[in-house]
Amino acid sequence: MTLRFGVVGTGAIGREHINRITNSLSGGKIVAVTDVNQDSAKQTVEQYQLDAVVYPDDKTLIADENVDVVVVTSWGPAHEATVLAAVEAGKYVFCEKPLATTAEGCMRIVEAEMKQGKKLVQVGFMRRYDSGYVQLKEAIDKGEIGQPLMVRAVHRNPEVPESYVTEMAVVDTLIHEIDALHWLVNDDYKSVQVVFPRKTKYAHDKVQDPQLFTIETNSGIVMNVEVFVNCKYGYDIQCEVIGEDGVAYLPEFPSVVTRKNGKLSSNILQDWKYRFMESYDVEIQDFIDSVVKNGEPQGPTSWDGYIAAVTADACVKAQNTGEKEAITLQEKPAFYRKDAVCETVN
Ligand SMILES: NC(=O)C1=CN([C@@H]2O[C@H](COP(=O)(O)OP(=O)(O)OC[C@H]3O[C@@H](n4cnc5c(N)ncnc54)[C@H](O)[C@@H]3O)[C@@H](O)[C@H]2O)C=CC1
Ligand SMILES: O=C1[C@@H](O)[C@H](O)[C@@H](O)[C@H](O)[C@H]1O
Repeated sequence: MTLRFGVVGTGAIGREHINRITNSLSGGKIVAVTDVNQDSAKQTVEQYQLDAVVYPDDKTLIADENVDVVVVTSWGPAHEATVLAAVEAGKYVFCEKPLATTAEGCMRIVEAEMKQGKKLVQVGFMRRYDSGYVQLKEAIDKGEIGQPLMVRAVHRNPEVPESYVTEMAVVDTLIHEIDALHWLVNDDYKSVQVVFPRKTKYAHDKVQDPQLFTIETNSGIVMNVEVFVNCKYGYDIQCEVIGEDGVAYLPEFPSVVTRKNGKLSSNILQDWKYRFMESYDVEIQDFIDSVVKNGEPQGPTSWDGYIAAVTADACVKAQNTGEKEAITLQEKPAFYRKDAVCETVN
């Protein structure tokens, strides 16, 4: 069976996903595209020589009965409306982060999905598919470092455009750690506090950079996460989990090490695209395979999108107040518990 994909948003990552579904992965085909910039949608069809219809908007694309899966790669604020419409039409959805820009928006999606009686949505939190994070999680789950006590994580980008403002350090950048870290240690978040160190001279007026987030979990694990988006030297993702019996590190992205002219050196990546290239492939192949085999995706759910949104809201509040802010989640519905037998909720 080949899953037929319709893509909403043919910008940077939309095209990346179109390329991988068309040229690298198996079991999927692009049959429809749309973008508010119709020229972009048409150029994409030409660029990848797709046999796909260009629709004027998401509604008409979703209504196409040849579309099994809607890929949402438009701008964050547009995600909720498209995901809701697709879910209400009973279509599968692969949505890039964020699922919606508010916790209420994510909850509307959660409720719409539960009404359909089966999981339809996967959120593009690709770190859960990165082999380094998978190994780190395995080490923690096997008890190799004992109970986790602390986490130190770093998310550095070489630079950001002027459109990137202080809040985006949370909703655009930290959001990946927000998803990955609670998954890594199997815990929920309790509170967050933010500190702004001295601002780098390379940051634009509207962004406070760097930022330090201290996030506490229900069991008392303290996570210190640095976001530094004008670090200049490269794209650098680090994660260290300190446990009662030892410390586990996220492996460095592999790069040849040279010894030359009195120096030991290796390269640092310059762009996020290359760091997670393989994880994007693995996540979307897993999405295709699980929908085909089990009738539902098995990756990060709408509930994970909701957790990320609630946590992001608290982080943004903490940026503004300087205080420790509570992270309060609603109770997880049985529908989203792995071991639950999913029943239709009407
Ligand atoms: N998982 C990851 O590592 C990454 C995820 N993203 C997420 O993917 C999404 C897209 O990001 P980029 O591709 O970098 O942005 P982009 O700006 O390159 O592309 C977005 C495209 O969506 C189109 N668009 C906006 N609103 C629309 C609507 N209502 N209907 C149809 N098309 C619409 C725009 O015209 C544009 O072509 C964002 O939510 C971003 O946070 C982006 C980069 C990496
Ligand atoms: O998702 C991403 C971008 O949208 C974001 O702007 C970057 O900071 C992240 O490193 C990247 O993974």
